[in-house]
Amino acid sequence: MTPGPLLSTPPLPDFGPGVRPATLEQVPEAAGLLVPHDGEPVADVRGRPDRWAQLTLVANAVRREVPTLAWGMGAALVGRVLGAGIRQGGQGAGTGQAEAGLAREWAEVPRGAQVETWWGEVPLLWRAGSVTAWAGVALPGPLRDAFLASLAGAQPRRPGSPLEAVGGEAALRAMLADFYARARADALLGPVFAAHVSDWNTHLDRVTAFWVTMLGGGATWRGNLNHVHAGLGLRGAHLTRWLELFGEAARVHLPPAAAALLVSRAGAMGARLGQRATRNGPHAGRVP
Ligand code: HEM
Repeated sequence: MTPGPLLSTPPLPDFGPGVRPATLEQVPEAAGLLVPHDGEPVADVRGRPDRWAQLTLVANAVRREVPTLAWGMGAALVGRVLGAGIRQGGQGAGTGQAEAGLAREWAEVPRGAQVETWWGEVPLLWRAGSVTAWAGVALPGPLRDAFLASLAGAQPRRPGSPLEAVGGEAALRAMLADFYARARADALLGPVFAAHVSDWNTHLDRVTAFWVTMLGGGATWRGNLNHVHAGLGLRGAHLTRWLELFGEAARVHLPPAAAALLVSRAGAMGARLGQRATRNGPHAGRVP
């Protein structure tokens, strides 16, 4: 998969031909986001829908951990997104602010940020998660170069986790809801579920968390699949039917490659559940 574009809010800096105007739709695919100094207000954005749109866009990028480089008023904007107080220039550090080329407004240290350089009371260079912020209006060349180099180095983060490949948690949940609707209506599987699941919302939460975890989206599910299925009286036929219906739902809801990925993962897990069944001697064919 090719790395996504390097996006920028206006004015687009002269970083080469690869930089594109940022839109909210492109944020999930972006390799990085630039938020340059634009001289526009940050603390008071009343009557400025354009500014609100930028705050939304930046918040989206930060939430998705898109590497972000911001400077000048852009740094203040990102600071605001991270919940920091915004201070007006001229306070405290006096003439030194002009000397450092500070923007008219600057952000206090956002929670969890590390300040690398102070200018008097002003956090001049700080980092928070995927954000690098420089409170001066002119971005130092080495900072720009380091950021661009880190993007090149970070490209292995694409194609991303298998979870991204299947379209994220929302896509997964919709597909699973359909799968369990099919399973409940099925003559062989339906009675097993009816006997053991009463709260379907909770079940859907748990199986969604399970698949999010299996697909590399974080350890949100903890449990033991064998223990969960022990005592349900499952036979090989249950497993076969389960996998059939799972494949049907996956193919309806997901692009072919994503469906194939999910079905192969389920098949591998089903085989492990099945192995336990065959080890069971007289109960062969039953999942314990
Ligand atoms: C690859 C095959 C399978 C996978 C990956 C799978 C996955 C899961 C997961 C993740 C849960 C929820 C675990 C939790 O609550 O934390 C679950 C529960 C359950 N599964 Fe499966 N399952 C498989 C096969 C089957 C089959 C063949 C049946 C037969 C009908 C079945 C019936 C159930 C039932 C009834 C529960 C609810 C148990 C309870 O809450 O008491 N599963 N399964």
